[in-house]
Amino acid sequence: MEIYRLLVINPGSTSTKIAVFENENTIFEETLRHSTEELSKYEKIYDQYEFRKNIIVESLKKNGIEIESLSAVVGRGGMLKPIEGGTYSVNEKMLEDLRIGVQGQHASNLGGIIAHEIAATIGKPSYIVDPTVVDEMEDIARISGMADIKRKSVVHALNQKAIARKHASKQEKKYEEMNLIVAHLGGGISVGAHRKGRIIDVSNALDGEGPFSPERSGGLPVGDLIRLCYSGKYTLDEMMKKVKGNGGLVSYLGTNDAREVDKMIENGNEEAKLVYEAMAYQVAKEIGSCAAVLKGDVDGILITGGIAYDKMFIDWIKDRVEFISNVYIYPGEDELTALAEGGLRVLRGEESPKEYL
Ligand SMILES: Nc1ncnc2c1ncn2[C@@H]1O[C@H](COP(=O)(O)OP(=O)(O)O)[C@@H](O)[C@H]1O
Ligand SMILES: CCCC(=O)OP(=O)(O)O
Repeated sequence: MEIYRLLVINPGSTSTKIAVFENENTIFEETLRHSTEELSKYEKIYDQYEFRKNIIVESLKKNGIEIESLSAVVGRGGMLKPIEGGTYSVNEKMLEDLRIGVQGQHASNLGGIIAHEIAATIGKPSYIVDPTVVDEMEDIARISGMADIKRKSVVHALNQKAIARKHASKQEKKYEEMNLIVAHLGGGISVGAHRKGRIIDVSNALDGEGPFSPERSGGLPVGDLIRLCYSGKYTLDEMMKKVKGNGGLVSYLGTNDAREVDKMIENGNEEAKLVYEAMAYQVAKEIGSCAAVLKGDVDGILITGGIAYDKMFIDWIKDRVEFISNVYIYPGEDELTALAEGGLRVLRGEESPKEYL
């Protein structure tokens, strides 16, 4: 059997996760965490390109992984135009749209760009898999309530689908046969209603919908937001940063690290407890919304992402949603494996890579 060696790269809002796979086996994995201060130096996501690429290359060197030994590089796909799920070859059009961030600014925009840059130095292919803009929303979910504005699907698609498939397989069922609610709790939070293998509605993780998150505001009272925008106190860029980057836990407590918040609570900080519990409360409310989308026919509620390691936080959510369906916890994420599997399917010829147009 041919052995393929893949480098997979997952830039998130609070971390850059990388791994090297030999076929399905991980031979190296590292999570490089980034503090709010470290990232606040950079005005735009693209400005982080050199920083994130260099730490990846250094980490590979330090761990004795030769770039020349790779068969392909796979990156997490970012804020491209809305597209169907799958593995895509990185092409010029994609690179252009990732640099601009045609649907928004997020660290995942760097996944395809860095994958391409590293792969090109050794003449090997680069891919992205199930980007954050996978769009399976139903038309009814696209209506916002203001004719000028359309709701969009911005979701941790890679991990939500990987976890939903893993769960279905544990239940000896197919993902396509189940109705699931998946809450991904990372630097950003998305809660998706999965009906028979499709994410038919989701709280936009990036653009001010749904629960607040470690670094995002989530949905806000609209009137007050508009008045703040026109108060003359803030520029457009500053307002955007208040919603994404400096929102959520960062706004109230000055950190994007939930473990730091846990320490504050342990040390008796009542404000930290109130804010952190409010984040769980908002996640629970969004799960309730998804239950309505699925008309109460819910086979399970799956909670995943970094904060799913935190039992206190999970217990707060469970307390409010267990009446809907059983709650299953999948801490961390399966994104690196999902990226490798997407790349392997193409390298083995089981699937043709899709072309981004
Ligand atoms: N063991 C843990 N307990 C509580 N929170 C955690 C734990 N591990 C990670 N987190 C939190 O999860 C968040 C990041 O989630 P993750 O899914 O890794 O992020 P990203 O969105 O950057 O990929 C951070 O706030 C981090 O502090
Ligand atoms: C769905 C947008 C991507 C996102 O929010 O990812 P992070 O939580 O890794 O920042």
